[in-house]
Amino acid sequence: MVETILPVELNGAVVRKGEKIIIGPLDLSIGGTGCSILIGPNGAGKTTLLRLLHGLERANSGAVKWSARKNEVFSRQSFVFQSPVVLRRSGVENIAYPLIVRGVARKMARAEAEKWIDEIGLGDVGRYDAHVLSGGEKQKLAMARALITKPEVLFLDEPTANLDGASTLEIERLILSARDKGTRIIMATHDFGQARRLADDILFMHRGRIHERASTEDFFDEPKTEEANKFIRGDLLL
Ligand SMILES: Nc1ncnc2c1ncn2[C@@H]1O[C@H](COP(=O)(O)OP(=O)(O)OP(=O)(O)O)[C@@H](O)[C@H]1O
Repeated sequence: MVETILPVELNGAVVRKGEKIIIGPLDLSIGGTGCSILIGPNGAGKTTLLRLLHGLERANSGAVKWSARKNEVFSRQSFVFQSPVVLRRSGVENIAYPLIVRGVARKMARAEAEKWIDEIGLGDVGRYDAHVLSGGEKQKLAMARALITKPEVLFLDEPTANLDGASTLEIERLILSARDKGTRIIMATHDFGQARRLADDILFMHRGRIHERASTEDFFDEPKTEEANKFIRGDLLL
């Protein structure tokens, strides 16, 4: 097993749907530690870039290169979607699932999942069918399921878009705690406040390209491109 699956690099990567270029060509390297946040207007290509890095999309041209073999890369990263995906089973079993898939004995996997039920504050509700949970509870469940394998990289696609302030803060606490334990976070959000709270660096996307990459402070205080300036000011970006 290699020590790290990072950095991940894009070399001239393009994703097309039919004739339309959705993202690219993109050159990008993500390594090290911390939290990188993708921001940009609707349709900029944030979700597609996250999916490409995670392996849910293929590059039509160019390349995505990780620093490890495919199987290792896949088993050492997790993805949390905007709308939580919940399996038709109890909360505990939902959280235990990735460990069971990786061959951990069911009893041990369940014991580990029970700890996560406490960590995310679900209590007894976590023993019920996960479909009865509220949106915020489902997203916390999805976070615990993503984190139970101690992933080296965690992709998050607008994980708090449908949540209220209290649930958002709880999800952000889980993200920061994972980051502090060494998980590399790569996340898309529309929420500037959240980007300021969580990001070490910002990747600003517009029309399928990365227009700017900068530290959070530099990006919000002194954006370099006219597009980023407009976006931060709240002007329409067409
Ligand atoms: N399978 C597909 N077929 C055709 N077009 C697609 C497909 N997937 C994505 N697109 C288009 O690619 C563009 C980028 O979509 P993507 O979801 O990556 O953007 P986004 O920045 O995440 O947007 P949002 O902020 O609205 O979630 C959009 O115009 C979308 O309609």
